[in-house]
Amino acid sequence: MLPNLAFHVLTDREWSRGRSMLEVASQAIDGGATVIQLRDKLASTRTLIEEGRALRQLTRQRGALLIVNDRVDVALAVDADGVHVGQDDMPGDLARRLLGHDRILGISAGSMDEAVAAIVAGADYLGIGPIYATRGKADAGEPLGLELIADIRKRYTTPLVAIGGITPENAEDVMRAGATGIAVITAVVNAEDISLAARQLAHALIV
Ligand SMILES: Cc1ncc(COP(=O)(O)OP(=O)(O)O)c(N)n1
Ligand SMILES: Cc1ncsc1CCOP(=O)(O)O
Ligand SMILES: [Mg+2]
Repeated sequence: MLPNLAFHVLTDREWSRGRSMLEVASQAIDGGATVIQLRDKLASTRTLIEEGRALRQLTRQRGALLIVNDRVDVALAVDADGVHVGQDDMPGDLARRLLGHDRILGISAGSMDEAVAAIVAGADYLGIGPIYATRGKADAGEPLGLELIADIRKRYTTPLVAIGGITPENAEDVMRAGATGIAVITAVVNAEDISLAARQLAHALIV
């Protein structure tokens, strides 16, 4: 089995080929996903909470972690394991204060300065990306490549989760550069066979 933070799958209605969020998450866990991140930019707060409750039940039954994207309030409301915030979301130190120390705080970083600030704010892991060109986030910016991961890894032990354009073909390179794990949308959510796609990624993580 992969370590806890090794393999994040982010939900995305738009890329799911009409399949339900629960079905996508369940098959992703079948294939080896260790974290499901509830990411639904279009949902109302009420819908997010319904999705979060359903995913909470699934992830508990199946031994996966549940992280909520962007929304500390929703993470607390559905008793998620944690929250992921980016540079335009609630500042990391405030998120940490609201979450307490028993839940996981992930913070995005796209530079060494952002990484240091996130670590100081109390991040349990950093989301580093986009590593490669991505279809999953329209405003993700230019690909960073692997250098930032390697540079942060030389200085800090904080777990690093690589995101953006990760596939079974490049996942091994990402891990060798010093990542602790990966996060994906399209490579799993958009796959015809979700559990097979997840299994192929999970396999590439064992380096
Ligand atoms: C694991 C992980 N890393 C990075 C992100 C991106 O967060 P953010 O920059 O806030 O962008 P959105 O996902 O909110 O569009 C993430 N979600 N997860
Ligand atoms: C949410 C996010 N943050 C940086 S890239 C990205 C999207 C990742 O999607 P994909 O795995 O399909 O490239
Ligand atoms: Mg965000």
